Amino acid sequence: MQAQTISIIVPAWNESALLAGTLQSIGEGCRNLTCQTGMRTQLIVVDDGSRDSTAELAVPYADLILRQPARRGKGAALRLGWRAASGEVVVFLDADLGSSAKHWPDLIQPLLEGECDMTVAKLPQASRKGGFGLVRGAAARGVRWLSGFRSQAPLSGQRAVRSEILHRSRGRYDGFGVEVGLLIDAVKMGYRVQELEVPLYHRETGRNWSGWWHRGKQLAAVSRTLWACWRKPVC
Ligand SMILES: O=c1ccn([C@@H]2O[C@H](COP(=O)(O)OP(=O)(O)O[C@H]3O[C@H](CO)[C@@H](O)[C@H](O)[C@H]3O)[C@@H](O)[C@H]2O)c(=O)[nH]1
Ligand SMILES: O=C(O)[C@H](O)COP(=O)(O)O
Repeated sequence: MQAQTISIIVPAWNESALLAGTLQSIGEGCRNLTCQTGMRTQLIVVDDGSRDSTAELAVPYADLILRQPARRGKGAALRLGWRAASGEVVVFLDADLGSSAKHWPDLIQPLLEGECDMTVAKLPQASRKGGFGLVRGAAARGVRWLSGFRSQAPLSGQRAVRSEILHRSRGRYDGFGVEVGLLIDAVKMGYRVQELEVPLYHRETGRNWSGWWHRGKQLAAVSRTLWACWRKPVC
């Protein structure tokens, strides 16, 4: 596909520890891409009601900073971001990727070469033990049941998407259900989705109380999204 501008959206909630490093590395990827292809990039940071210095830290790096007055969750943050985006391709990247974020252009190559309409990054094996695969497994089964697509990384938030998919899917999914909903909608609307290995690393959720609480919220959001996709399919 032909694309002149790539919009990158980074949702961030209390990410002062890792945000600057992530944005700096995204910028490195942007410069490489512009040098090689002449394409423009637009970096949008959505501060999801942070109580720390997240928004201030984004100032030197972002083309646009959007602020939610209070925390509304990842789905709402992405929605706010893509509605302001001008690119034909939108890339979603989490705020905690650190220096690995420079590899984000890997995600757009298959789109530019016309091989697919949406890519999802499969991250390398985690360095420490995380969960037991319950949320990921439930999400993968739900995606397969509702769309027929066999996903290995249904929760991965690192993606590149043709912007028309976002407009047609209408950003109707909230919280941590956004990835699963977008994947199901894209496949059901006939778009081609490719999962590919990209050397991106993120903060891993541990086996402790806050980790289990986090996974509980993920599971609840994924379940709500699967229910919504079943009750009101996109097409
Ligand atoms: O209320 C929130 C919570 C998180 N975030 C941001 O969303 C991103 C992902 O959040 P994180 O807590 O790092 O999620 P993970 O535990 O890493 O969750 C995995 O699974 C999620 C779906 O369940 C995906 O959104 C993530 O991309 C994927 O890495 C980060 O940039 C956060 O700052 C918000 O903007 N608002
Ligand atoms: O750590 C993770 O990958 C997510 O929090 C999901 O956890 P789980 O799929 O291992 O339950």
